[in-house]
Amino acid sequence: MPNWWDKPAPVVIPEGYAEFAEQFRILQDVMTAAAPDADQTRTASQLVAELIDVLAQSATDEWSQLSGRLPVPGRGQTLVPAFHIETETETESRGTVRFGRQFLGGNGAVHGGAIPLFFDDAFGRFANTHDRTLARTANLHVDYRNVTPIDTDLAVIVRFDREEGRKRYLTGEIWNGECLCVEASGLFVVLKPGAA
Ligand SMILES: CCCCCCCC/C=C\CCCCCCCC(=O)SCCNC(=O)CCNC(=O)[C@H](O)C(C)(C)COP(=O)(O)OP(=O)(O)OC[C@H]1O[C@@H](n2cnc3c(N)ncnc32)[C@H](O)[C@@H]1OP(=O)(O)O
Repeated sequence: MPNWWDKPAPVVIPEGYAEFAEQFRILQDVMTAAAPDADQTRTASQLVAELIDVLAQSATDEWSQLSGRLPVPGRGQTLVPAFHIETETETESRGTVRFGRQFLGGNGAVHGGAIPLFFDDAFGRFANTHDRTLARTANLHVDYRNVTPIDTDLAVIVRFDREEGRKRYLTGEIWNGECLCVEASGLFVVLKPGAA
């Protein structure tokens, strides 16, 4: 079976794909924020059915899909809020995230489940790049220090703290200006030889 860490399939990201992935995020935000009437619901439903038909024409397996690939901003993984990285060293990554309306928990606050999702992806990416061997999330801890607002550009810091044998420890924060919203930490364990 191929794997994408030591034998990445040679995918070509077509022109416009990153923009399409971004539009798809916007679609999910707009859908969440809408209160369509029956006519609008019917029209939207027909258009989505057409979209499904077009995309289904290029259905492929995990190893050839474009979603999830590192070269696409936000990895084209539209389930996960996109981490826009601005600076990165081997041990620290800084950038921004903006949780759109689709990630609303209630009363303007980001859903509590979206935040560990974001950190699992941001930590997972960092734990598995910079020539590091494959590691999976063993645990993830999240402290919700203050409400994380939707539709706001938030600062993110992710750190590769240390490595002890097969264990990799990562930490991270989300800031809204001077306000610390979230602190997170995760343990990633390097897979044993032969483990998938
Ligand atoms: C997915 C990989 C992606 C690859 C990407 C390639 C490049 C692309 C780049 C970027 C994109 C990536 C973005 C997405 C990434 C998302 C990542 C995920 O969400 S992964 C899915 C969720 N996680 C699981 O499904 C794990 C399920 N669990 C397991 O498979 C095992 O439990 C595993 C591998 C975590 C550990 O099992 P053992 O048998 O290998 O390890 P043992 O020998 O038991 O433990 C080793 C050490 O770790 C500690 N340990 C293990 N689990 C622990 C835990 N839960 N808490 C504390 N310590 C733990 C143990 O106490 C031991 O420590 P002592 O060496 O004795 O000091």
